[in-house]
Amino acid sequence: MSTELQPHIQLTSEIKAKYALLPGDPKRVDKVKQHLQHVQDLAYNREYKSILGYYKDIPILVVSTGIGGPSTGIAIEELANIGVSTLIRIGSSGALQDYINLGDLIIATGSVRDEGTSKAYIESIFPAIANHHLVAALRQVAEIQNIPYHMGIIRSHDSFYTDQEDNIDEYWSRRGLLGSDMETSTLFVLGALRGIQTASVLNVVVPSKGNLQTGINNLVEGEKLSAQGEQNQIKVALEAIASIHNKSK
Ligand SMILES: O=P(O)(O)O[C@H]1O[C@H](CO)[C@@H](O)[C@H]1O
Ligand SMILES: O=c1cc[nH]c(=O)[nH]1
Repeated sequence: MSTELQPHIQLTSEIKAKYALLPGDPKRVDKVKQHLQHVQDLAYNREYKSILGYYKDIPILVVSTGIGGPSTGIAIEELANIGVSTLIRIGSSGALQDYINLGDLIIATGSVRDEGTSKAYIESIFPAIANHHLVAALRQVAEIQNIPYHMGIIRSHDSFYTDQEDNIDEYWSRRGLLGSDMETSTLFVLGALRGIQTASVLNVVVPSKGNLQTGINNLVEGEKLSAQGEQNQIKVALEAIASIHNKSK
């Protein structure tokens, strides 16, 4: 473990937290505050905003990764350097299946590595899979709290606006993928290579093309569902950490 100040996240091992939640959006860091006690603002450098707080007396770091693999990869490496050993992404996602609604959670069991960062580390035959203990804990919390969720494979990608996005979504939807984001596969692969436990719980903020919700609900209703999903993903991730932590004692 390094005691040095990490150049991008601007944190040191003084923090002494084993667990971290990783939203992409720095604004989501603040949404976690109300779920924690004794919250301290730590740093805000580039896309990396961080706080430390306590959930059921367990120290929890929350650090935003920014958008995409490269900035996420840097966050993972620097968090590993300061001794963080469990990382749960709390991200947002587009749905790839019509039965998945706005605000539903997707617990990713694996992710298609359609991004460049993890390939800079290791060839694409290496799988991007979540830690099964964390997946089981996330699932159990969602079940107990009656939170709508789906579990399965997603796709992590590097582009948003190419001329092929609709075709690509259609291709992966037909193969049963649940949703898409831009960071999960980098997290899973780098976590495996660095000996860190990782998981990703995503809030659906964009419905799939054929989902009637787009027509039925107005924008305000959609935003309400996504905001509820964001609260739900935070609750599920924190409770899963508490469950893992108690089992490890
Ligand atoms: O809301 P976050 O966690 O950033 O996640 C999703 O939103 C961003 C794209 O709008 C990408 O980072 C994607 O993965
Ligand atoms: O469709 C979406 C929505 C959020 N994030 C993504 O990566 N894709």
